[in-house]
Amino acid sequence: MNYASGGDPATPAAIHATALTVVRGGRTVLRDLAFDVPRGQITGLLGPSGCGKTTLMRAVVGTQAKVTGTLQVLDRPAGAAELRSRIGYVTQDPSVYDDLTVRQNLDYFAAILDPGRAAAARRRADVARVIDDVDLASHTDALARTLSGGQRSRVSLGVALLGDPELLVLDEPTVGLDPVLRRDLWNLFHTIADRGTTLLISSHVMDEAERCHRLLLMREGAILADDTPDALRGTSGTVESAFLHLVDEANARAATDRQEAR
Ligand SMILES: Nc1ncnc2c1ncn2[C@@H]1O[C@H](COP(=O)(O)OP(=O)(O)OP(=O)(O)O)[C@@H](O)[C@H]1O
Repeated sequence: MNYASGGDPATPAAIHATALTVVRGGRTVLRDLAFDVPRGQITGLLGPSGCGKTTLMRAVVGTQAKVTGTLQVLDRPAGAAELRSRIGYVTQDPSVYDDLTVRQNLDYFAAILDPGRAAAARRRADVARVIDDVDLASHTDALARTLSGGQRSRVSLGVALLGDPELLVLDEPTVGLDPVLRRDLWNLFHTIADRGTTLLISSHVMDEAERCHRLLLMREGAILADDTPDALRGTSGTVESAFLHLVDEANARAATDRQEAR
């Protein structure tokens, strides 16, 4: 699958990081990262479990402590109060209330985002738009606990889409879904990106890399590559083989460094 890529060099990046370092539990889990996430595109954050994807996303949305270096998000420092309504974030354990219906869940979160009686009509329109976006019109009155895994994922995505954020940060949104649901969700991500929204999506499934405009490949708290899927595939054939090649190179470099340090 090929998607147009590159980003407009005249448009400032949605996310800009330099010397980004994060310490968790006394350990440096992100080390000296530098990267840009272009606007209006899907950037995939890929790497094995524990490499730091969630930590990086938490830093971007402003919920991570002990972040140093530069991290600009939508031209503001990450964590700035005014970014709250401009970013939609779906964690790995999405917060959907089982004892509420799809519409009640969305109404509840819409009221937190845009409170007050005066905003009631705007909230109603927003919830209706989101239900349509995530294709849940036939399930608006179903209790969340009765939904399938894919439908629940779409409710969480719907919550993140309330208020029409400029940046969507999705932590492994397709985990546990069957191939058809994964494809449908990726089609939805592309529809959202086509409207100009920036998406940062993590995954440890390499075949999802092919569905992104750009990729950040991570390993052990570092970025091994920041490029388009096409450029990464290069002569290696697949993004996965390119990734494995980069990992082997990084391991060889680390072994040489260790030997020289002795
Ligand atoms: N609350 C915490 N306190 C201390 N260290 C943590 C904490 N949460 C995560 N870590 C460590 O930070 C590192 C990065 O974890 P992170 O969850 O960001 O990785 P990940 O790539 O998102 O993994 P996964 O794909 O399994 O979700 C790991 O070594 C992990 O053990």
